[in-house]
Amino acid sequence: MTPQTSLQKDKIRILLLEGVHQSAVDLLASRGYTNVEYLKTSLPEDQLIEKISNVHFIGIRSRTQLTRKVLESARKLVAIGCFCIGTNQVDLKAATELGIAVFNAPYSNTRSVAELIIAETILTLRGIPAKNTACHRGGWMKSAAGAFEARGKTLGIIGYGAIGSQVSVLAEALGMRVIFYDVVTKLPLGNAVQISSLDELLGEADVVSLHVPELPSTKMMMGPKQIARMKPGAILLNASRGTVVDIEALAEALKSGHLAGAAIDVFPVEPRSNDDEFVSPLRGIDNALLTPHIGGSTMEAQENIGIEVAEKLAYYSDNGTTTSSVNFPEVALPGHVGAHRLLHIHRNVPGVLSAINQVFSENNINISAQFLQTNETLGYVVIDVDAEYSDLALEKLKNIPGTLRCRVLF
Ligand SMILES: NC(=O)C1=CN([C@@H]2O[C@H](COP(=O)(O)OP(=O)(O)OC[C@H]3O[C@@H](n4cnc5c(N)ncnc54)[C@H](O)[C@@H]3O)[C@@H](O)[C@H]2O)C=CC1
Ligand SMILES: O=C(O)C(=O)COP(=O)(O)O
Repeated sequence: MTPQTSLQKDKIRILLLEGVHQSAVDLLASRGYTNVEYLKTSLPEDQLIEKISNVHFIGIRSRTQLTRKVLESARKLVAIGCFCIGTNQVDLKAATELGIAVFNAPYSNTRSVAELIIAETILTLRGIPAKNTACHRGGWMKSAAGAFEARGKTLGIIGYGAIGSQVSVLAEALGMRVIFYDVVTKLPLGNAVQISSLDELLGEADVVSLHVPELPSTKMMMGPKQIARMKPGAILLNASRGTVVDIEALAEALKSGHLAGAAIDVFPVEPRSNDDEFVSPLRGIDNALLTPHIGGSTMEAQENIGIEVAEKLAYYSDNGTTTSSVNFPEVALPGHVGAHRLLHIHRNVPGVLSAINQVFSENNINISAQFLQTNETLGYVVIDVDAEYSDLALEKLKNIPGTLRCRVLF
């Protein structure tokens, strides 16, 4: 258990990795948080463990792996900001068990990914990746063979969430027929049709686009069998996560000509920085359009993400609000002018709440406001008290069995 009192803002250390947008630094500064270390790359585990042990907030993108081992060394860490959509790079179970709140930007780069997918649909249907490569080598592949319009073709979307459904709308505007597969029943937008099995979708689609999160159930969901089920001459697009597609099987299917093309933005292993080499079995396959995980990398998306996630971190730090946290019970809190605010994060087991209330009754501490929210594993209680009582209350609260973290905001 890590008891914490609020620090002066310049003592609150923030580590921002992977070149998050300057808008994050500016937003934090505007809220008084200037003790920021900013790195352009992710860090290997040993360096991460060393740095994280000393910081109160960390900001990452998709590359930094916050494993249980790393998080267990993060003794002061209050919250993690994922400046992206995916949170698979964080061991969310460990973060939750350690009482560390995790935030992300669930929609700020949705449009950027969807636009890239539409561009890739058109480019791969026309065989542009191979033609472009040939021109660069002095070749001239002027031919209509294997080049098709998007209009009238069937797009099969796997994962009809924020991105998948946005792709669906844009693809229909191009005159494509849209079918989708999702584990959840979804309201189809436009004339899209939900298909009940992945196999059926794979057998019908001319272009298949993946928009699922990285989960145990999506790992290698496009393996050799699924790729073989795709129509001869079909195209595979993946801007979800590299673990979703068997990359060796994809390389084989492209080389054999079973698939006419692919556009791949995410890879099972990605370089840590722009200075490291990109290694992949897809290198050198001309009909594969390869991009360096830039689906969400537009100026608009990155600027908005910087503001959105930094705002969530600053708000949680200042006020305790957890709205839209991916692992914490969500509480939207009013200000606490004139009172000290105790934040108590505990395992959601019987007896903790009554023990908390006992602290206040036994010590005759008046509660001016109290907020409680729980999820399956965590309880989050926020209690406003007169300033003079907060030290005593913090001392007592942190000793309640089941307590994960407890801090006080002045
Ligand atoms: N290439 C890039 O730069 C970016 C990649 N992404 C990736 O895209 C993913 C999707 O993003 P959103 O659409 O915002 O997520 P979302 O959570 O809104 O949608 C995901 C959808 O996948 C469905 N799903 C989950 N498991 C499934 C399964 N086994 N089979 C079929 N459907 C399944 C869900 O029910 C949901 O509808 C993110 O998790 C992230 O990994 C996101 C942003 C940028
Ligand atoms: O938003 C996501 O999930 C992404 O994959 C984008 O990741 P990035 O911020 O570009 O490392």
